Amino acid sequence: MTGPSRVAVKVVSLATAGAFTAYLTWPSPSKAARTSATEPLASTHFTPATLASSVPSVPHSKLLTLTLPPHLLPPKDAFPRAIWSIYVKDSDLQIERPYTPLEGTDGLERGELKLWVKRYDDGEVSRWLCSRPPGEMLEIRGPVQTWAMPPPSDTSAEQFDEVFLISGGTGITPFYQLLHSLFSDPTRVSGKTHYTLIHSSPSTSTLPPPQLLDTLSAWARRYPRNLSLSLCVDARDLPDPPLGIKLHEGRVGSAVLDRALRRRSLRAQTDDAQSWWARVWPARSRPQTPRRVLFLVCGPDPMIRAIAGPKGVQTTGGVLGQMGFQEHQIRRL
Ligand SMILES: Cc1cc2nc3c(=O)[nH]c(=O)nc-3n(C[C@H](O)[C@H](O)[C@H](O)COP(=O)(O)OP(=O)(O)OC[C@H]3O[C@@H](n4cnc5c(N)ncnc54)[C@H](O)[C@@H]3O)c2cc1C
Repeated sequence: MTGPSRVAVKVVSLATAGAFTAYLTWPSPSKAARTSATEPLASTHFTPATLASSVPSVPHSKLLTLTLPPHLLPPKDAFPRAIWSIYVKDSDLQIERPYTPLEGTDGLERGELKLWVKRYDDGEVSRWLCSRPPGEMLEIRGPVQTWAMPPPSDTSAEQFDEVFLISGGTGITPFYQLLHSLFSDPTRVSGKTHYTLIHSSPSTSTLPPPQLLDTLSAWARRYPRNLSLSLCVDARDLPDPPLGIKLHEGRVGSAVLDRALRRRSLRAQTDDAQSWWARVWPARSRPQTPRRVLFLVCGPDPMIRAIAGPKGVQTTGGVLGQMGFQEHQIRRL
């Protein structure tokens, strides 16, 4: 490389690094929110919470428990019937990231927020958060709503017959929270909607911790009419965990989704992407099923793209697009 082009590369690299640092550290109004140790938890200000425990979980992740004293708990109905997260502030860099309390409002009512946090080696807040010792005070604010579930009594078109939750990695946390709100209390289990959780992890050793999978598996056994589970791993590096959940090898793609849809009778046996039938009558022109189906997809961007098309685009792509599902049936979290 010649002298001037080397200088140009250096200038561009420095400018990029500067812009990225500014993005991480620039005080936005939310990061600059005040801290109050007397007002209940809300999204408008930070509340001090105690890191009660920090337990190493599956590789590169921790299970954290934050606790709040009773006088900082929000009123019972203050939190939405929705998937929600809280922002945790990295007090060194003064930046915040959202994390999803696994037991949602139920946990909060006990003053407890349990988090499963993946540590990215080059990640600012996740690395900081996973390094905090138990007993330390952390600042949190929330709730921040990710997706709102229509109430069970809602008989409008918004109520769904089949909800497919498709997650990758820590993308399972919002779905665990949703399922916890539905299945942890038998009085809340409604006969109307069936949920299918399809989760994928890179390997058997990086599957979500047993604390999550065992609970999900117990709910699926107890409520087979309302909940099914399917786990996928790209590669098996450990013996399959004894969960009672079938483990498939391979990515979540057309084969896995097709199998899940057939199980719920949403695709006929002949309706196979590879069949001569699919070739002469493309999915988009086939009549839509009258059952109300919703797909929530949460995980790394490449996974979301492969399943439903990219975030922020109004046309359904990916496997679901090829199968003929439409934008109003899909939410990318
Ligand atoms: C609504 C919501 C809820 C969330 N809940 C949880 C949760 O319960 N548990 C949890 O562990 N995380 C959760 N996250 C992700 C979390 O907010 C952070 O994005 C993550 O911890 C990385 O932040 P960081 O500051 O460590 O990394 P950054 O410094 O922001 O990024 C560093 C590196 O990590 C990569 N990276 C960042 N985020 C991701 C990601 N999600 N997938 C793949 N690569 C990524 C970046 O590409 C980059 O290379 C949630 C995100 C959202 C939007």
